[in-house]
Amino acid sequence: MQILSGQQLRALDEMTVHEEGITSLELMERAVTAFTGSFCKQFRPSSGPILIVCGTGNNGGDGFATARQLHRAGYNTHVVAAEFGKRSPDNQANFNAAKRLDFPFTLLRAGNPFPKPAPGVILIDALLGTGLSRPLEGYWAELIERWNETEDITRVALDVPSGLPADGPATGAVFMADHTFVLGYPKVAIFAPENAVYVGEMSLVKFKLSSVRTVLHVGPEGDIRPNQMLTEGYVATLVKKRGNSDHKGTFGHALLVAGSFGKMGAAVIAARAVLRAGAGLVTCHVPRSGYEIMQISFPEAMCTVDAHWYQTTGVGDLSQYATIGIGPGLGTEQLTAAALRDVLTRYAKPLVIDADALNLIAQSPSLFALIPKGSILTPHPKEFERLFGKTADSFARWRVQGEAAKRNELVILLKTNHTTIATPTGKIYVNTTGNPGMGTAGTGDALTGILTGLLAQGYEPATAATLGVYLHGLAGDLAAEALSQEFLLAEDVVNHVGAAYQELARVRN
Ligand SMILES: NC(=O)C1=CN([C@@H]2O[C@H](COP(=O)(O)OP(=O)(O)OC[C@H]3O[C@@H](n4cnc5c(N)ncnc54)[C@H](O)[C@@H]3O)[C@@H](O)[C@H]2O)[C@H](O)CC1
Ligand SMILES: [K+]
Repeated sequence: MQILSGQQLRALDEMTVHEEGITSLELMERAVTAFTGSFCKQFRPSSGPILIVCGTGNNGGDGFATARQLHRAGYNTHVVAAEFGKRSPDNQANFNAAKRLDFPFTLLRAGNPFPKPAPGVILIDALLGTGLSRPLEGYWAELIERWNETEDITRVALDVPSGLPADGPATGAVFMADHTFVLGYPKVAIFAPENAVYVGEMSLVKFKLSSVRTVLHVGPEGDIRPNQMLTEGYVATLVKKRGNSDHKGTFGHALLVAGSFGKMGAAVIAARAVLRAGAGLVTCHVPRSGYEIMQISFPEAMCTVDAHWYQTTGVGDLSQYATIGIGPGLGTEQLTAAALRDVLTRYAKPLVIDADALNLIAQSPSLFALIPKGSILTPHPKEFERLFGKTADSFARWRVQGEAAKRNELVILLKTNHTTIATPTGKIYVNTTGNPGMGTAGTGDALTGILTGLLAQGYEPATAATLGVYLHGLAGDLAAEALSQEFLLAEDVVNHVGAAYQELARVRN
């Protein structure tokens, strides 16, 4: 699903009004009806009294309309109308309609005593939406901050948490929502890791709008930011069907170059993930000390053994492998750097580069130019910084990520709570699966294995990366559901890749 900028969202509203011949007030009612439909599934009238704080723009207009609809649906509703500017026409219309109804309605001006939500209140923030034009200041910033500190209430943001710009970094006070109901299309700021604390749990509220294609040209040329949100429906279409006559040769033979003395676990986890993702065969190149560990831990893998006892110093013939995964637990010794240089020089097909292989490239930047086109790089933020330098915030980092992917014709991941996947064609996908339970040793190695397993099966690199990242997060979600986030080990994630495939198959059929 497309991620739209604030400007594109405004254009889409106008296009919808124009194409359907409806008024903007009717569109607002449509958006709010979809929102309350979604809200009422999660919060019942018995969940607690509702306090809706409404601003003077269309986000506030949505708030007044929400109050009217929730009141009619039997919710105990109270409205606070913040008066900090001139009301938009649709705001005024819904303000008037709400005022006529029989529920508490308070006007709030700067300087008034701060309203204090009682314990148990569900506070709906409709103060500011995508029309934010400057940071929140003074009285209104303090109001938001007080509410952020209030305990025993549930904070719900309508469309975006107030104070959070749709397309850039936040600089002032921002409402800290437990739950954000995003209207229509996702906005990019929601996915910045530094904004997770404001957004809370996210629900996307869908309603009928014109085709997004009509507004994709809107906005500055060369705007580099995440532009696609991965959905289950889309990812499910990426999975290849298997034929009855397919065999292990069809599904590819992957080479995994991983592990060193004391870090053989990374190689074992990654090797398992290669086969669990569906590759036909995996060979692991390991140092001598890792040979028995590998064979005993994972008998399904074949091994080639390095001349060195503790680390990888040279990999033999590469011609038989459909792809290579290199990096987990590899170590950063100079002899290993030479082995990496040799692999990158001799191998021409896309491969997966992770962990210590990325650190080695950061240490010897001349290695970067040797990476075969179409390869998948999987840095986490620290590795990303070592490779591409420091950036001020997620927005700057996404730009660097997107530019590097395009310029070097690589698929570059940035592993965060919303992993982004930048492709050579300028698309930047945001992942929506995964959970904090996956912040445990070895889950990155599992991802490398999954991606290698998908490349081995002949998936195009961008497809392997989007499917692999989604599948890995989904497996983690299913594992956490079954076992709890606290309990989760990387091997649980790998063991749930099957259930994740089954869920994708269910969605597709
Ligand atoms: N298709 C949809 O998703 C629909 C979404 N809708 C809602 O409309 C808002 C956007 O409305 P807009 O009027 O453009 O902006 P806001 O309500 O966010 O407020 C703008 C208003 O506030 C002033 N302002 C801006 N920044 C500040 C500030 N820091 N301090 C004080 N005042 C500020 C600005 O000057 C304007 O007057 C979107 O989020 C959805 O909620 C529609 O309902 C239609 C369908
Ligand atoms: K809001």
